[in-house]
Amino acid sequence: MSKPIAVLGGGSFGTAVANLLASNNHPVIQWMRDEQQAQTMQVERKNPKYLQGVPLQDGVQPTSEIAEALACELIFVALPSTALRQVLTPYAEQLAGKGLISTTKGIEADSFLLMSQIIEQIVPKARVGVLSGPNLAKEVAAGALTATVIASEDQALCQQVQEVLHGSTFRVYASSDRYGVELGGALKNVYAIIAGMAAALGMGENTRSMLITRALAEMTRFAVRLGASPMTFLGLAGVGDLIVTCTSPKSRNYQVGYALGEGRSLEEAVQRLGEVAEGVNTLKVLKAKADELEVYMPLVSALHAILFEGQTLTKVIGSLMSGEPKTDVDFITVAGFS
Ligand SMILES: NC(=O)C1=CN([C@@H]2O[C@H](COP(=O)(O)OP(=O)(O)OC[C@H]3O[C@@H](n4cnc5c(N)ncnc54)[C@H](O)[C@@H]3O)[C@@H](O)[C@H]2O)C=CC1
Ligand SMILES: O=C(CO)COP(=O)(O)O
Repeated sequence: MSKPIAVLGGGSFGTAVANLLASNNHPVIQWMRDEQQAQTMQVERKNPKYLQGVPLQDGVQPTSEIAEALACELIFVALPSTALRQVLTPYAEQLAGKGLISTTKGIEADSFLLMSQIIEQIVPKARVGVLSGPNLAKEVAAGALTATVIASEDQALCQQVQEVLHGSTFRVYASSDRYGVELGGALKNVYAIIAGMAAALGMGENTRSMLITRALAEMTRFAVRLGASPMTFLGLAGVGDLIVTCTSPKSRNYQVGYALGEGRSLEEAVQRLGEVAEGVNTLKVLKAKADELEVYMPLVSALHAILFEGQTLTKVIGSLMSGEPKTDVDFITVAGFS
């Protein structure tokens, strides 16, 4: 019997990852803060609140006792970005030397730290990795053929994650650009909100294609400015995740955008969702960072103007379309990769 692997988080992605690991015959300890939820999952062998209709694999042991999970050597972290620091900080000492893989796609407000950077800060001796890619939890859990990226400077850790997760429906590619892979996963959520809005407004396929392509230019320009490799954005964790999130009504960020496009307020859109939509917080910190670094991000500025500066959609769309003429693929040459 192989050693147990832990998953922190009782939401849809935590459960999808726990099931994947268990279907590869690894015993899994899935921690969640809610004792009642852990009991329900243990008895009913499903997670009706976050992943309806998906049976829990036999090897998954839900628990609300975090000590059991933290005893594992390999730990996947699938918590909302607002909770990760608070959950891990009290256990810094016992996490030293462990493999900690973040699946969380967000950015911390104020510090602009990505989740694996927060883990590194809390547990400097941890082996840190990031799992990111076009991985809608519902589809992963339903066994749809899916690929993802494990990114870490620690090649042995990448290999270990490939071994434990790789299966007949799930393929894991490796990358050493942890920062780029993680940034891609966080940034695309913002554009998914815009894509959902455009869909609700009845805009067509030309619009969606323009949006995705210009979003890729914008996020790559920003990421390269911060030191990521532009090549990462041509991969699964860049354009791959951007496509799935900007085209699928299963994406929670897309759903928030759709509700906004239907005329709902941001508060109402988020409340109706009842799940994590990381893009809303990411938008705020991203806009501030882009302004500070003077990176041109017209789509981010446009969404920020609509959501937080009281500007009308009509006015914002008008100014986006009447911006000065630009060159098509400029972001790689601008960054010095010509
Ligand atoms: N759902 C998806 O398709 C994917 C999600 N992700 C990322 O995974 C992360 C987690 O997302 P989901 O599992 O989808 O969220 P979810 O909304 O399905 O579940 C969130 C879970 O976190 C728990 N939680 C909230 N605050 C907490 C706290 N302070 N302490 C402990 N637990 C807390 C909730 O009780 C719930 O169990 C997000 O950053 C998301 O971007 C990544 C890939 C795919
Ligand atoms: O990251 C995801 C797919 O790769 C999930 O996106 P949402 O959080 O918008 O559902």
